Amino acid sequence: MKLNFGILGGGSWGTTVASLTAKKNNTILWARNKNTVNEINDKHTNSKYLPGAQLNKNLIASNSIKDTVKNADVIVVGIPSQHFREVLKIAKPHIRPWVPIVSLAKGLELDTKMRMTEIIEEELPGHPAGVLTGPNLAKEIHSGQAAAAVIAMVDDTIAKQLQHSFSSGLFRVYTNDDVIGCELGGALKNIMAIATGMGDGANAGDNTRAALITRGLSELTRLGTAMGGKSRTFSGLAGMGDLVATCSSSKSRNHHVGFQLGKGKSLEEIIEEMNEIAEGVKTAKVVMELANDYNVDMPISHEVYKVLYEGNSVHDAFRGLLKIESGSEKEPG
Ligand SMILES: NC(=O)C1=CN([C@@H]2O[C@H](COP(=O)(O)OP(=O)(O)OC[C@H]3O[C@@H](n4cnc5c(N)ncnc54)[C@H](O)[C@@H]3O)[C@@H](O)[C@H]2O)C=CC1
Ligand SMILES: O=C(CO)COP(=O)(O)O
Repeated sequence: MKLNFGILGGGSWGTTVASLTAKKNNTILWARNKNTVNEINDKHTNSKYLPGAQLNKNLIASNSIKDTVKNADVIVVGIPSQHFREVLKIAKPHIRPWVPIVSLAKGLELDTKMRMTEIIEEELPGHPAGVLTGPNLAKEIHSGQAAAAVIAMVDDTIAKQLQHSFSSGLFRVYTNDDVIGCELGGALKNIMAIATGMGDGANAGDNTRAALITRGLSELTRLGTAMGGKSRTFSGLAGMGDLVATCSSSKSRNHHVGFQLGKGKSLEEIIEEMNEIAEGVKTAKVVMELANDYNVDMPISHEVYKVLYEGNSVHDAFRGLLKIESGSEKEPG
C-alpha cells in the first residue's frame, strides 16, 4: 500500500530516508532552508549535506511544515535531538489524529534526559511512537551500498506496515518491539565512536579499537538494560551493528570529532569546522547524569566526557582507562 510520508529535516539523514521512501510512497520533505528546498525540487540534489548524491525524482521538498504533515499517514522526524521538540511543537497542530511518528535521531535531550520517543509521547499523546535506527551511514546508502535497519514500535502491526514502506532494494528493514533498547543503542554508540575516533587519531592501533568497541558494547548494554532496554537488542543491528559501523568508519561524524581530538585539535575548532551534527558530544553530558541516576559504571563514556568538557587530553583518557583494574568477562560489567 502506498502511504503519504511527511519527513521533517533536510539534513543528510532526513534527505536520505525521504529519497528511499519516495521510491514507493508519496513523500514530502520539509527543510527550513529555501535554497535546499528549491535545489531538491529542481535538481534532485542536496549539495550542502549530500554532495554528489542524486535523489529520487519523486521526492517533493517543501518549506512549509503544515503542507508537509497535514495529509501524512506517517511522520518521520530527522531533526537533531536538541531541536527535535521545538520542530514537533510547530508540526503538532497540523498532524492528523493517531498518525505514527518515527524518530530518526540518535541522541538524548539535554534538559530532560529524555529519549526522542518519550518526547513524541509527551508532545503528541496517543500517537504511536517509534524509531528507525541501525548501522546506516547516509553517504553509503546514497552510493548504492546495501544496509540493514530496524524499525522499533511497540505495536507489531504498525511496525510491519512501516517495515514494508521503509524497505527498498538494498535497504533491508527488520522489526523490533524494544523501542527503549533500539533508541538507546543508537544514542549511546555515538560516545563510543568518539572514543574509537580518539584512538584512531592518536594512532592507538586496531587492537585498541577492538577493545574499545567490545568494552563499549558492555558499557552501553549495562546502562541500556538498567533503563529498560532488552539485553538482546544490544547485540543486534541497533546495538552492536551500529556500534561497529560508527566506531570503525571515517564517514561517521562522531568518529571524526574523536579523530580530530586525537590529532590534538580543540572541540571548539572541530565543531566550528563541521557542517553537520555529531550527537555524541551532547549525549555524553546526559549519559554522565544517567550513569549516576542508575548507578551504572561507564568508564569509557566518562573518559570521553572529561576530554570533551574538563580539559583532559586524549592521552589522559587512555591513561585513565588503563588505570582501571581489569575485571572478569563473566561479570556483566
Ligand atoms: N547522517 C547519518 O548518516 C545518520 C544520522 N542519524 C541521526 O539523524 C539525526 C539528524 O542528523 P543528520 O540529518 O545527519 O544531521 P545534519 O547535520 O546532516 O542535518 C541536520 C538538519 O537538521 C536541521 N536543523 C537543525 N536544527 C534545526 C532547528 N532548530 N529547526 C529546524 N531544523 C533544524 C538542519 O537544518 C539540517 O537540515 C541525528 O540525530 C543523527 O544522529 C541517524 C542515522 C544516520
Ligand atoms: O548513526 C550513524 C550511522 O548509523 C551516523 O553516525 P554519525 O552521526 O557519527 O555520522
